[in-house]
Amino acid sequence: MSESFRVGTRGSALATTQTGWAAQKLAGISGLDVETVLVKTEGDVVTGSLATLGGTGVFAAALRQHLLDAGCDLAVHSLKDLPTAQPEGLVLAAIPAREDVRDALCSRDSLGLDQLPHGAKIGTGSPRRAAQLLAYRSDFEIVDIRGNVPTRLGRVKGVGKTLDDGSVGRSTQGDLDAVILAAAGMRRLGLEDHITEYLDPSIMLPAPGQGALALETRSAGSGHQALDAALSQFDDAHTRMQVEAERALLSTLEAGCAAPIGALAHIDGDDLVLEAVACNPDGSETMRRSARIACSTTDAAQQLGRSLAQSMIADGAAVVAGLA
Ligand SMILES: NCc1[nH]cc(CCC(=O)O)c1CC(=O)O
Repeated sequence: MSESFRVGTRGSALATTQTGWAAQKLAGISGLDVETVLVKTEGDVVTGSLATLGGTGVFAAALRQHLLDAGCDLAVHSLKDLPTAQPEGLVLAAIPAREDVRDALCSRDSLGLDQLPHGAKIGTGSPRRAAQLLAYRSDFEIVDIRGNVPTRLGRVKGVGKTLDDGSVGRSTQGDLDAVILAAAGMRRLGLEDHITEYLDPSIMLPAPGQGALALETRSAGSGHQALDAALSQFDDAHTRMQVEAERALLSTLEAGCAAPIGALAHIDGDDLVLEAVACNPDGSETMRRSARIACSTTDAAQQLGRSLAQSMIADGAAVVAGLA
């Protein structure tokens, strides 16, 4: 039998789909076989202290503990779910080219954001999405929802419903007019047909790191030379610059992943441009700023994120976002 590497994944449809995608790419580049290790979330697998893994990110924590314990060689995360502080002993060995960064509206009767009736009920558990929606249309009623992507879709009539075979059909009932989900997750799950409108970043800035995957190994490497080489080949320099800027902004604002902060960097010619928004949770106040630097190193990208955050803090961003 040929050499194989072990990739750890959580059990959700999104996690297994994106882990499978990344692992197959890496297998193709490295010539190694893949073994998938299912890591149950939170309490049922973690024996060590979650606190040692840093802050929020309880979902990532179980997978990370497994990686540290050498129960697998590689973990695949959604970057936006990772706390900004990198745990000791682990590195983000590759950040592949990013998927669609935008948030997506999934609404009944294919209604666009501007066509939704007065007082429409919109489901999201994200303060960032809620605040930006309310800043755009203060008449919306935001409904706090939880659960995985198919579950959320199923709350909208005529949109998503998980069928017995695990596929997603169209629900005949629903208590919400629309939900907001990341376009990236929808596309990875093959659910883009359920998207009614891609929300323009001028209305809704995504979460820092949205749409990007983070492929993590132990700092000493995965234990497979061919996999380590494949990971560095799979890393995308532009995506890394963008997400470094976004995450440096977030960490400087001392905001956890649940804070109403949006950030999106893009490359414009020779420049790296970072746009950011801090909102108060009810959307009544928003502070939106942007900055740019000549595109050079990831250090410069981080500096861009930090300096934009500092100027926002100087203008009262922490107060706006309820962080102070
Ligand atoms: N917090 C859950 C989560 N983490 C990553 C994604 C989507 C994929 C991505 O942004 O890379 C989602 C679902 C969502 O926000 O709709």
